[in-house]
Amino acid sequence: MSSWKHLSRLVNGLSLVAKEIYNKSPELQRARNGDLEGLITSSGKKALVAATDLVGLTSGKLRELSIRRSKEPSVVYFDNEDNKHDGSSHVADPPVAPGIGSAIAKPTSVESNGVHEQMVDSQLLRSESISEAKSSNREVETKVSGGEDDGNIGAGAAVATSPLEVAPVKRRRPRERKVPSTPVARAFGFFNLGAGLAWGAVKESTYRLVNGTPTTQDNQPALSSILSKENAERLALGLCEMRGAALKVGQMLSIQDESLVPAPILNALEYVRQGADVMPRSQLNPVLDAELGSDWQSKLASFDYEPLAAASIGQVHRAVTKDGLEVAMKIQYPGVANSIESDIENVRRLLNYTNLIPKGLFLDRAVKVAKEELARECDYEIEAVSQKHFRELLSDTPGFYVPRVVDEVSSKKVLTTELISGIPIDKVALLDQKTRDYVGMKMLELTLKELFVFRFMQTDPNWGNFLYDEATKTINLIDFGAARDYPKKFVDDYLRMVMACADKDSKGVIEMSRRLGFLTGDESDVMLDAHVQAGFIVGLPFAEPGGYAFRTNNITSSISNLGATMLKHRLTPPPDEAYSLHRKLSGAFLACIKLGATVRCRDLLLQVYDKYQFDDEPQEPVVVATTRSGSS
Ligand SMILES: Nc1ncnc2c1ncn2[C@@H]1O[C@H](COP(=O)(O)OP(=O)(O)OP(=O)(O)O)[C@@H](O)[C@H]1O
Repeated sequence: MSSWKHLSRLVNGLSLVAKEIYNKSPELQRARNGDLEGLITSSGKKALVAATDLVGLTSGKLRELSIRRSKEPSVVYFDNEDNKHDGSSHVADPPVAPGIGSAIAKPTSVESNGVHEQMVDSQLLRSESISEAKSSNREVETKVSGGEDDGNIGAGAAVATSPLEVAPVKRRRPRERKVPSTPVARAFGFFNLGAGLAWGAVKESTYRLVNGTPTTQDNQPALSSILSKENAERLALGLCEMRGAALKVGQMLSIQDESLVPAPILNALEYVRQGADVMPRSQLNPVLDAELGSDWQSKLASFDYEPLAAASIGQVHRAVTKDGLEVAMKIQYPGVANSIESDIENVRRLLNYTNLIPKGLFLDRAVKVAKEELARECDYEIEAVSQKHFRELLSDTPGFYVPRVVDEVSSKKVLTTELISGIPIDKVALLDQKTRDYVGMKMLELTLKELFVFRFMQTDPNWGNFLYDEATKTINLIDFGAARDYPKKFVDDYLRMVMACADKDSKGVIEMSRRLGFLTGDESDVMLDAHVQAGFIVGLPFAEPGGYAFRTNNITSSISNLGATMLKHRLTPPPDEAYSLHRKLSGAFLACIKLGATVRCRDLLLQVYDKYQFDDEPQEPVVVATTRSGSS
């Protein structure tokens, strides 16, 4: 692709973004109405800052990304009725919830804003288990190998601690960056990113003109110059800075298969799974004031300003309530809830521009579903209700724990829950086989129960949402933002379809797929065959009694091969329920593959099936194999 073409795309892109800025900006609207003075004073500064950012990008380098490591201790202790101290330099032990913190540092006393605070270095305060949860969240191993440390992405050659984990990894260190929170700032953010990508493409094209098109390791010509490695990293880091819906879409892309998203892009997108940039105190405090009232400190004994995790929509901080309970406070980034619509449209534009969207993805439908899901995820009051519901549903199921919600310190944009500990699923992969089998079995048991017993499912399969506590053999569950229920009729037919897949009953698979809306009935034989084969592959773990070894059977690559055919020949997008459901189901399978677990899947399915009450019979009875003898 020629440099000219990229330049013209750049111009087109800029005009689109300019239009977006114009439409979204109240200041520019005011200017249109004649209030030019207001425009200059309110937007001038922002424009200047963004313009200088642009200069940084157009110099052809990724911006110098600072890692501001504050020397300031991060835990603040609040003086209140229940936590009195004399204000002198005398130090007192900070309050600790039972069973969590053990390595406690002595706090030192400082005066700030009239509030007497005690501060302590959070590094010392942090307990082992929590720091494990934190680091695993931040330092998710990535497939990106080699590469130099550019001061932003720390190169960490992972030392294999298990025969299962040998890939060298590159870790991304968290950066402190203000969240672009106004429509103008977000539009400029995308503008910067688009301009950076365009410039990266121009550079790459020029390089190829001079040096020829490079080839990949397997001797294939490299991807188009817009999809260069540098650009892919630029895209990933840009999304980490934008946060919100933009990052969420990046995260969704990052768990796609190589048949959908090219491998170099997937590698770079791994960065987006390691967490977002961190918002500074200057942005955090106003959110807390606005959401919990300016006296929010009075509800807490201490608050740790160093985040446990920086997720896509909010950042999570450790705190201790007045009655000594250690909690995790998820605090939403400002502006992200109001920018879902425009963020997704802007990311869509960027992806179109980079040709990253495969044909046949029925993106409009996926985008519509993503917008609805994200709007719900931004409402932490809904998440609190879902979390409480899950806590109740799972109260009788051994091996799972859902932390309490602390209502007094929660709101629409702040969610406070009991702090839990444990290691995420990918780290469980380093434990012994018996443990991995057990955790794999529990993950599948949970998934089947959620869909076929509760009809209420937490649909975000992120490994960090399942924290395994080895001491109690319990999986602690977090993040219920994407929880949703499924209609009984849908679940009835879905269970019949799963049984048909497990029993290799092609007639049943096709019939149920039509009833569920996966097929229209007008599909070609090629499509029907690919669809049925894909169903059989997914049904494989449930096909035979006895243990199914996930690692030795390569489900994902078999599915990928069929995926391309299905994308080409399918006539209808999947039903809305399928987006979240299949994300969750594939997440459960991927977790078992990652764990290398052997699980008696058919037994688990039959336990559910045997007790299931169908509301109605399908019009044409589904032929299912008579051998249900999986429970041997
Ligand atoms: N109760 C808790 N106890 C311990 N750690 C927690 C707790 N809640 C959240 N965390 C930490 O914060 C991270 C992000 O929290 P959560 O997944 O709820 O946020 P999110 O915005 O929904 O994230 P995502 O971007 O994955 O959707 C978790 O992966 C975990 O490391």
